[in-house]
Amino acid sequence: MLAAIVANARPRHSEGRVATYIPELGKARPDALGVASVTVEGEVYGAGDRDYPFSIQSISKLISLALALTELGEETVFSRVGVDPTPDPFNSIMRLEMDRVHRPYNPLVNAGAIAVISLLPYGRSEERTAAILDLARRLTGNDALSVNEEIYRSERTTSDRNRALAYFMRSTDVLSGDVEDVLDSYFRQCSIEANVGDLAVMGATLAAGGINPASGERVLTSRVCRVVRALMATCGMYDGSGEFAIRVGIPAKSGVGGGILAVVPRRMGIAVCGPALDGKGNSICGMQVLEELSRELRLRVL
Ligand SMILES: NC(=O)CC[C@H](N)C(=O)O
Repeated sequence: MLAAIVANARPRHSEGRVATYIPELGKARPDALGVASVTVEGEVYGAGDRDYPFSIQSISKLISLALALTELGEETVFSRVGVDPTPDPFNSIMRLEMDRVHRPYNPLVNAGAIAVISLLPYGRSEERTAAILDLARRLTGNDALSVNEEIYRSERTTSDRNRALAYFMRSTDVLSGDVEDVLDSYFRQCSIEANVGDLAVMGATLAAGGINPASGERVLTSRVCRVVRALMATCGMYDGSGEFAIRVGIPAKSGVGGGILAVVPRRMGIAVCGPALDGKGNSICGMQVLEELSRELRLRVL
């Protein structure tokens, strides 16, 4: 069934475009499409380009958010970033200035994610990145997970937008400290490379309330998982979150590398990757696969 869903969705890649504003992402194969799911009992399924490596991009925002919630608690994190959806694109600058206290709307837009990273209680970027990578490895059960250096360098040299957001936030005291150092951690986490199998384990861990079904380790508290899943459901697909909730009905987080991580609470994690994106930065084929899978397996929870 999974293979048929992938075959059915793959031709739709022609409706979208691979991201090129980070030049290295332009090298992705537009017609690549893979899906994997891991149940909370640890059963693994998959089809299509399961081994296709891609940078997790904004899916990494879930990892640094979970780390911040674990280390600092909800009160501290959400005094700095909001928890509400926004109708603006993920890298929008406008509302940051318009908001009375210049607080990012939520931790899953770029401004919010950068603000969350600046809160992490570690020294420099190297230490912060090591903590993020360590959590990423425990969530996916893949000890070899690492940063793709070409993508990292490509983003670092072309990220005027994110720099503008970060410097603006420092001017309004939303972000403190060394802006370039905070951005360095952000670029590195976005450049973590994975395949759909890795991310499906992470999804299963979030679905299981924090216990990784592959390793058996308790990685997060169930409360942190609940907060992360709620934000995925309301803000995870950016300004496409409402439409995705209607079409698919599962908490999910997308990235401009083409990945989408979906979490069916108490049942499974599902990861898809298809680098052709719609205008909102969400994978066209990935959304199609999740829609069909949700319908076939009655996965809808929203
Ligand atoms: N939506 C995304 O995946 C955006 C992440 C990307 N690294 C950026 O900052 O623009």
